[in-house]
Amino acid sequence: MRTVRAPATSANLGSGFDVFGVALDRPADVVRVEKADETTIEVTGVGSQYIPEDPRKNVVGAVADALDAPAHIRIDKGVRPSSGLGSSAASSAAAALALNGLYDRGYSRQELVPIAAEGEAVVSGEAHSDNVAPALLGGFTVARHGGVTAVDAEIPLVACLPEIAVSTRDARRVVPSRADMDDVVHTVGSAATLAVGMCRSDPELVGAGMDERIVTPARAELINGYYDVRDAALAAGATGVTVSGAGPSLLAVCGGADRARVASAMLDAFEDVGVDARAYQTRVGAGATFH
Ligand SMILES: Nc1ncnc2c1ncn2[C@@H]1O[C@H](COP(=O)(O)OP(=O)(O)O)[C@@H](O)[C@H]1O
Ligand SMILES: N[C@@H](CCOP(=O)(O)O)C(=O)O
Repeated sequence: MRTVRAPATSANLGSGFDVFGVALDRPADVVRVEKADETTIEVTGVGSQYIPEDPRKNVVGAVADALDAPAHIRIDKGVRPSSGLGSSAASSAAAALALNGLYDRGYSRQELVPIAAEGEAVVSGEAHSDNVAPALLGGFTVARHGGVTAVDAEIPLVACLPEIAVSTRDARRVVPSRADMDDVVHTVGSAATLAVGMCRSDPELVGAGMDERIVTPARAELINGYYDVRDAALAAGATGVTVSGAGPSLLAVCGGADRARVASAMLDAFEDVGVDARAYQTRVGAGATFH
Protein backbone atom coordinates (compact mmCIF):
# COMPACT_ATOMS: atom_id res chain seq x y z
CA MET A 1 0.00 0.00 0.00
CA ARG A 2 1.17 3.59 -0.68
CA THR A 3 -0.36 6.90 0.42
CA VAL A 4 0.49 10.24 -1.18
CA ARG A 5 -0.64 13.82 -0.44
CA ALA A 6 -0.65 16.09 -3.50
CA PRO A 7 -1.33 19.82 -3.28
CA ALA A 8 -3.73 22.15 -5.00
CA THR A 9 -2.11 24.14 -7.78
CA SER A 10 -2.78 27.34 -9.66
CA ALA A 11 -1.89 27.35 -13.33
CA ASN A 12 -1.49 30.18 -15.81
CA LEU A 13 -0.84 32.92 -13.18
CA GLY A 14 -2.31 35.34 -15.72
CA SER A 15 0.53 35.71 -18.20
CA GLY A 16 1.65 32.07 -18.46
CA PHE A 17 -1.38 30.45 -20.11
CA ASP A 18 -0.90 26.67 -20.25
CA VAL A 19 2.76 27.13 -19.18
CA PHE A 20 3.17 28.55 -15.65
CA GLY A 21 2.01 26.86 -12.47
CA VAL A 22 2.57 26.93 -8.72
CA ALA A 23 2.01 24.38 -5.98
CA LEU A 24 -0.05 25.77 -3.10
CA ASP A 25 0.81 24.86 0.45
CA ARG A 26 -2.88 23.98 1.02
CA PRO A 27 -5.46 22.49 0.36
CA ALA A 28 -4.50 18.96 -0.87
CA ASP A 29 -5.84 15.54 -1.90
CA VAL A 30 -4.71 12.30 -0.21
CA VAL A 31 -4.64 9.16 -2.38
CA ARG A 32 -4.10 5.61 -1.10
CA VAL A 33 -3.39 2.72 -3.49
CA GLU A 34 -3.34 -1.06 -3.02
CA LYS A 35 -2.51 -3.63 -5.70
CA ALA A 36 -5.56 -5.28 -7.30
CA ASP A 37 -6.40 -7.30 -10.43
CA GLU A 38 -8.39 -4.43 -11.83
CA THR A 39 -8.75 -0.78 -10.96
CA THR A 40 -11.54 0.29 -8.63
CA ILE A 41 -11.98 3.77 -7.18
CA GLU A 42 -13.54 5.19 -4.01
CA VAL A 43 -13.90 8.94 -3.48
CA THR A 44 -14.60 10.80 -0.22
CA GLY A 45 -14.15 14.40 0.93
CA VAL A 46 -14.91 17.83 -0.54
CA GLY A 47 -17.19 17.66 -3.59
CA SER A 48 -16.91 13.86 -3.78
CA GLN A 49 -20.60 13.67 -4.76
CA TYR A 50 -19.63 15.27 -8.12
CA ILE A 51 -16.74 12.93 -8.86
CA PRO A 52 -17.27 9.67 -10.76
CA GLU A 53 -15.88 6.43 -9.33
CA ASP A 54 -15.91 4.77 -12.75
CA PRO A 55 -12.22 4.29 -13.71
CA ARG A 56 -12.96 5.43 -17.28
CA LYS A 57 -14.27 8.76 -15.98
CA ASN A 58 -12.05 9.44 -12.97
CA VAL A 59 -8.63 10.90 -13.77
CA VAL A 60 -6.81 8.34 -11.64
CA GLY A 61 -8.18 5.54 -13.85
CA ALA A 62 -6.29 6.99 -16.83
CA VAL A 63 -3.13 7.31 -14.73
CA ALA A 64 -3.38 3.67 -13.58
CA ASP A 65 -3.79 2.62 -17.23
CA ALA A 66 -0.83 4.72 -18.35
CA LEU A 67 1.37 3.04 -15.71
CA ASP A 68 -0.18 -0.40 -16.32
CA ALA A 69 -0.75 -0.45 -12.55
CA PRO A 70 -4.22 -1.75 -11.60
CA ALA A 71 -5.15 -0.88 -8.03
CA HIS A 72 -7.84 -0.16 -5.53
CA ILE A 73 -7.55 3.62 -5.29
CA ARG A 74 -9.04 5.66 -2.44
CA ILE A 75 -9.16 9.42 -2.96
CA ASP A 76 -9.80 11.75 -0.05
CA LYS A 77 -10.56 15.08 -1.72
CA GLY A 78 -9.32 18.26 -0.07
CA VAL A 79 -9.42 20.25 -3.33
CA ARG A 80 -12.96 20.93 -4.54
CA PRO A 81 -13.61 19.85 -8.16
CA SER A 82 -14.15 22.57 -10.80
CA SER A 83 -12.41 25.08 -8.56
CA GLY A 84 -9.53 26.36 -10.71
CA LEU A 85 -7.24 24.96 -8.05
CA GLY A 86 -6.11 21.88 -9.93
CA SER A 87 -8.50 19.46 -8.23
CA SER A 88 -8.23 16.79 -10.91
CA ALA A 89 -4.46 17.37 -11.15
CA ALA A 90 -3.99 16.82 -7.40
CA SER A 91 -5.59 13.38 -7.73
CA SER A 92 -3.67 12.59 -10.94
CA ALA A 93 -0.31 13.59 -9.47
CA ALA A 94 -0.91 11.74 -6.20
CA ALA A 95 -2.00 8.59 -8.05
CA ALA A 96 0.99 8.74 -10.42
CA LEU A 97 3.51 9.00 -7.58
CA ALA A 98 1.75 6.39 -5.44
CA LEU A 99 1.33 3.82 -8.25
CA ASN A 100 4.88 4.37 -9.46
CA GLY A 101 6.01 3.43 -5.93
CA LEU A 102 3.54 0.58 -5.49
CA TYR A 103 4.61 -1.14 -8.72
CA ASP A 104 8.29 -0.07 -8.53
CA ARG A 105 8.11 1.50 -11.99
CA GLY A 106 11.15 3.67 -11.28
CA TYR A 107 10.01 6.84 -13.07
CA SER A 108 11.41 10.16 -11.83
CA ARG A 109 8.97 12.91 -10.86
CA GLN A 110 9.80 14.70 -14.13
CA GLU A 111 8.96 11.53 -16.06
CA LEU A 112 5.69 11.20 -14.16
CA VAL A 113 4.47 14.62 -15.39
CA PRO A 114 3.23 13.44 -18.85
CA ILE A 115 1.82 10.28 -17.25
CA ALA A 116 -0.20 12.29 -14.71
CA ALA A 117 -1.27 14.63 -17.54
CA GLU A 118 -3.13 11.69 -19.12
CA GLY A 119 -5.62 12.17 -16.26
CA GLU A 120 -6.18 15.81 -17.29
CA ALA A 121 -7.13 14.67 -20.79
CA VAL A 122 -10.06 12.73 -19.29
CA VAL A 123 -11.70 15.91 -17.93
CA SER A 124 -10.58 18.80 -20.11
CA GLY A 125 -9.96 17.00 -23.39
CA GLU A 126 -6.26 17.94 -23.40
CA ALA A 127 -3.28 16.44 -21.57
CA HIS A 128 -2.11 19.85 -20.32
CA SER A 129 0.61 19.52 -17.70
CA ASP A 130 0.68 23.00 -16.14
CA ASN A 131 -1.16 21.74 -13.02
CA VAL A 132 0.32 18.25 -12.64
CA ALA A 133 3.87 19.63 -12.98
CA PRO A 134 3.75 21.77 -9.80
CA ALA A 135 1.64 19.12 -8.03
CA LEU A 136 4.51 16.66 -8.56
CA LEU A 137 7.56 18.92 -8.46
CA GLY A 138 6.48 21.74 -6.13
CA GLY A 139 7.40 25.44 -6.38
CA PHE A 140 6.93 27.48 -9.54
CA THR A 141 6.97 25.48 -12.75
CA VAL A 142 7.32 26.27 -16.43
CA ALA A 143 5.78 23.48 -18.55
CA ARG A 144 6.69 23.61 -22.24
CA HIS A 145 6.69 20.97 -24.96
CA GLY A 146 10.34 20.08 -24.31
CA GLY A 147 9.86 19.44 -20.57
CA VAL A 148 9.34 21.15 -17.24
CA THR A 149 11.55 23.54 -15.27
CA ALA A 150 10.86 24.05 -11.55
CA VAL A 151 12.19 26.56 -9.04
CA ASP A 152 11.43 27.04 -5.36
CA ALA A 153 9.91 30.38 -4.42
CA GLU A 154 8.86 32.00 -1.15
CA ILE A 155 5.67 33.82 -2.16
CA PRO A 156 2.58 34.38 0.05
CA LEU A 157 -0.75 33.80 -1.71
CA VAL A 158 -4.49 33.94 -1.16
CA ALA A 159 -6.71 31.60 -3.17
CA CYS A 160 -10.35 32.62 -2.95
CA LEU A 161 -12.87 29.98 -4.03
CA PRO A 162 -16.47 31.13 -4.64
CA GLU A 163 -19.46 28.77 -4.58
CA ILE A 164 -19.61 28.80 -8.37
CA ALA A 165 -18.63 25.84 -10.56
CA VAL A 166 -16.69 26.49 -13.77
CA SER A 167 -15.50 23.41 -15.60
CA THR A 168 -12.08 23.63 -17.22
CA ARG A 169 -13.57 22.27 -20.43
CA ASP A 170 -16.12 25.15 -20.61
CA ALA A 171 -13.54 27.78 -19.64
CA ARG A 172 -11.25 26.60 -22.43
CA ARG A 173 -14.01 27.22 -24.96
CA VAL A 174 -13.98 31.00 -24.24
CA VAL A 175 -10.24 31.40 -24.83
CA PRO A 176 -9.78 33.49 -28.00
CA SER A 177 -8.10 31.68 -30.87
CA ARG A 178 -6.26 34.84 -32.05
CA ALA A 179 -4.62 37.81 -30.33
CA ASP A 180 -3.38 41.28 -31.23
CA MET A 181 0.39 41.64 -31.48
CA ASP A 182 0.27 44.47 -28.87
CA ASP A 183 -1.37 42.11 -26.39
CA VAL A 184 1.12 39.35 -27.19
CA VAL A 185 4.04 41.72 -26.54
CA HIS A 186 2.39 42.83 -23.30
CA THR A 187 1.97 39.19 -22.22
CA VAL A 188 5.61 38.33 -22.96
CA GLY A 189 6.72 41.30 -20.83
CA SER A 190 4.45 40.21 -17.97
CA ALA A 191 5.51 36.57 -18.16
CA ALA A 192 9.20 37.46 -18.10
CA THR A 193 8.62 39.77 -15.12
CA LEU A 194 6.73 37.06 -13.28
CA ALA A 195 9.45 34.46 -13.86
CA VAL A 196 12.15 36.82 -12.59
CA GLY A 197 9.95 37.61 -9.59
CA MET A 198 9.60 33.91 -8.75
CA CYS A 199 13.36 33.38 -9.00
CA ARG A 200 13.87 36.32 -6.61
CA SER A 201 10.88 35.45 -4.36
CA ASP A 202 9.66 39.01 -4.96
CA PRO A 203 5.86 39.46 -4.55
CA GLU A 204 5.93 42.88 -6.23
CA LEU A 205 7.40 41.50 -9.47
CA VAL A 206 5.23 38.38 -9.40
CA GLY A 207 2.09 40.49 -8.90
CA ALA A 208 3.04 42.88 -11.70
CA GLY A 209 3.76 39.92 -13.98
CA MET A 210 0.23 38.51 -13.58
CA ASP A 211 -1.26 41.26 -15.74
CA GLU A 212 -2.63 39.73 -18.97
CA ARG A 213 -5.19 40.91 -21.55
CA ILE A 214 -6.02 37.95 -23.77
CA VAL A 215 -7.35 35.01 -21.73
CA THR A 216 -8.14 36.58 -18.35
CA PRO A 217 -10.82 39.09 -19.53
CA ALA A 218 -12.69 36.31 -21.38
CA ARG A 219 -12.73 34.10 -18.30
CA ALA A 220 -13.54 36.92 -15.87
CA GLU A 221 -16.98 37.02 -17.52
CA LEU A 222 -17.70 33.54 -16.12
CA ILE A 223 -17.05 34.66 -12.52
CA ASN A 224 -19.78 36.73 -10.86
CA GLY A 225 -18.05 39.63 -9.05
CA TYR A 226 -14.57 39.07 -10.54
CA TYR A 227 -13.63 42.75 -10.97
CA ASP A 228 -15.05 43.78 -7.56
CA VAL A 229 -13.12 41.03 -5.80
CA ARG A 230 -9.93 41.78 -7.73
CA ASP A 231 -10.14 45.49 -6.91
CA ALA A 232 -10.86 44.79 -3.24
CA ALA A 233 -7.78 42.54 -3.01
CA LEU A 234 -5.59 45.18 -4.68
CA ALA A 235 -6.93 47.87 -2.33
CA ALA A 236 -6.09 45.60 0.64
CA GLY A 237 -2.45 45.30 -0.45
CA ALA A 238 -2.31 42.51 -3.04
CA THR A 239 0.44 43.10 -5.61
CA GLY A 240 -1.44 41.17 -8.31
CA VAL A 241 -4.68 39.24 -8.77
CA THR A 242 -5.84 36.95 -11.55
CA VAL A 243 -8.12 34.03 -12.36
CA SER A 244 -6.69 30.86 -10.80
CA GLY A 245 -6.53 28.13 -13.43
CA ALA A 246 -9.69 28.15 -15.48
CA GLY A 247 -11.59 29.72 -12.55
CA PRO A 248 -13.76 30.33 -10.62
CA SER A 249 -11.08 30.83 -7.91
CA LEU A 250 -9.08 34.04 -7.85
CA LEU A 251 -5.41 34.01 -6.89
CA ALA A 252 -3.85 37.01 -5.14
CA VAL A 253 -0.16 37.60 -4.44
CA CYS A 254 0.84 39.78 -1.50
CA GLY A 255 3.40 40.36 1.22
CA GLY A 256 3.07 37.96 4.18
CA ALA A 257 1.84 40.71 6.51
CA ASP A 258 -1.06 41.57 4.15
CA ARG A 259 -2.39 38.06 3.62
CA ALA A 260 -5.17 38.06 6.24
CA ARG A 261 -6.38 41.52 5.15
CA VAL A 262 -6.41 40.51 1.47
CA ALA A 263 -8.31 37.28 2.25
CA SER A 264 -10.97 39.09 4.21
CA ALA A 265 -11.36 41.83 1.57
CA MET A 266 -11.93 39.18 -1.11
CA LEU A 267 -14.52 37.37 0.98
CA ASP A 268 -16.36 40.62 1.75
CA ALA A 269 -16.40 41.58 -1.94
CA PHE A 270 -17.88 38.22 -2.94
CA GLU A 271 -20.45 38.55 -0.15
CA ASP A 272 -21.43 41.99 -1.48
CA VAL A 273 -22.41 40.42 -4.80
CA GLY A 274 -24.26 37.60 -3.03
CA VAL A 275 -21.70 34.86 -3.58
CA ASP A 276 -20.50 32.58 -0.75
CA ALA A 277 -16.77 31.94 -0.85
CA ARG A 278 -13.87 30.61 1.18
CA ALA A 279 -10.31 31.87 1.21
CA TYR A 280 -7.13 29.85 1.65
CA GLN A 281 -4.25 31.86 3.10
CA THR A 282 -1.42 29.91 1.56
CA ARG A 283 1.99 30.20 -0.15
CA VAL A 284 3.99 28.58 -2.93
CA GLY A 285 4.62 25.12 -1.49
CA ALA A 286 6.10 21.65 -1.98
CA GLY A 287 5.04 18.96 -4.43
CA ALA A 288 3.43 15.61 -3.66
CA THR A 289 4.76 13.71 -0.63
CA PHE A 290 4.50 10.12 0.61
CA HIS A 291 2.73 9.75 3.96
N1 LIG B 1 -10.12 12.56 -9.07
C1 LIG B 1 -10.81 13.60 -9.50
N2 LIG B 1 -10.73 14.77 -8.81
C2 LIG B 1 -11.44 15.85 -9.21
N3 LIG B 1 -12.25 15.88 -10.27
C3 LIG B 1 -12.34 14.75 -11.01
C4 LIG B 1 -11.61 13.58 -10.66
N4 LIG B 1 -11.88 12.64 -11.59
C5 LIG B 1 -12.74 13.18 -12.46
N5 LIG B 1 -13.04 14.46 -12.11
C6 LIG B 1 -13.96 15.37 -12.83
O1 LIG B 1 -13.20 16.46 -13.32
C7 LIG B 1 -13.95 17.65 -13.28
C8 LIG B 1 -13.16 18.68 -12.49
O2 LIG B 1 -11.98 18.97 -13.19
P1 LIG B 1 -11.69 20.43 -13.69
O3 LIG B 1 -12.90 20.97 -14.40
O4 LIG B 1 -10.41 20.38 -14.40
O5 LIG B 1 -11.57 21.24 -12.33
P2 LIG B 1 -10.31 21.58 -11.50
O6 LIG B 1 -9.93 22.92 -11.96
O7 LIG B 1 -10.78 21.68 -10.10
O8 LIG B 1 -9.32 20.50 -11.73
C9 LIG B 1 -15.26 17.32 -12.61
O9 LIG B 1 -16.21 17.13 -13.64
C10 LIG B 1 -15.00 16.00 -11.92
O10 LIG B 1 -16.14 15.17 -11.82
N1 LIG C 1 -4.06 25.94 -18.24
C1 LIG C 1 -5.34 25.38 -17.86
C2 LIG C 1 -5.37 25.21 -16.37
C3 LIG C 1 -6.67 24.69 -15.83
O1 LIG C 1 -6.56 24.62 -14.43
P1 LIG C 1 -7.77 24.10 -13.52
O2 LIG C 1 -7.23 24.16 -12.14
O3 LIG C 1 -8.89 25.05 -13.73
O4 LIG C 1 -8.09 22.72 -13.98
C4 LIG C 1 -6.41 26.36 -18.30
O5 LIG C 1 -6.27 27.55 -17.99
O6 LIG C 1 -7.37 25.96 -18.95
